[in-house]
Amino acid sequence: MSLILDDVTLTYPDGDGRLTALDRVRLEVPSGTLTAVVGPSGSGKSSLLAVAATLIRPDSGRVCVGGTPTGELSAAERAVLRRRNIGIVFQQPNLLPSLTAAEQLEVMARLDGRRAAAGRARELLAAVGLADQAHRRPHQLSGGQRQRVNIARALMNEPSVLLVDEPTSALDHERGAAVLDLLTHLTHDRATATVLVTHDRAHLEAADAVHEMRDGRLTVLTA
Ligand SMILES: Nc1ncnc2c1ncn2[C@@H]1O[C@H](COP(=O)(O)OP(=O)(O)OP(=O)(O)O)[C@@H](O)[C@H]1O
Repeated sequence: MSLILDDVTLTYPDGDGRLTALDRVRLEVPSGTLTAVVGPSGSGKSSLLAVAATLIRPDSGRVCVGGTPTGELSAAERAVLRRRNIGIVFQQPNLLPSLTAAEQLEVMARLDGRRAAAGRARELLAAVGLADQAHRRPHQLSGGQRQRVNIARALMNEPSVLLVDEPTSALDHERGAAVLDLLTHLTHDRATATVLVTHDRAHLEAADAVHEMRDGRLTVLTA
């Protein structure tokens, strides 16, 4: 199931006027593909992710997540959609300090009222190369390992859409490349529609499509 943004405009209050953060943005990310979004600071990349995540409602246009149009949903319905259909990976992992890697994942399933989370948590930790680290707490893991737990956690509820913001900014080149490789594989294996915001040009080779954001406008660089 894909992610579709159709003619999306978002403005913020700015003094007496409004600042246009997203200007008639169109983006379609088919399931099982990764779209990278590049662009200078302040161009609207985080706003794009926030709208795609249904955290911010645009002024106009449509956002469709995994086949569900989100425009008419209440805040509570959007929260359920986010929990079930959208995985979000931010720059910093924000793991809970007192929980083991496995528990970080299990808690996501419990929030959604699901049982039998332990098996899926084990399977996902293995998929991100952390099968033997499941019992460790965040301070016992490296930066790259923490980001892997973060990615596995985002996939816990089998989202159709995966939104990733600068996942390698805290990692050295080699670990960053490994995390990118992992994201590409997971996108294909788990058929997520993945959007990756990145500053790192080295990431673009792995992408199925590359878009550039400038002053709120999104253009296709390669597809
Ligand atoms: N809550 C807000 N209120 C007002 N203006 C905002 C708000 N959030 C962002 N902006 C403005 O909207 C524009 C787009 O910001 P956004 O954070 O989406 O850019 P970005 O490309 O993600 O930048 P960076 O790469 O630095 O994170 C910027 O001009 C920013 O100052």
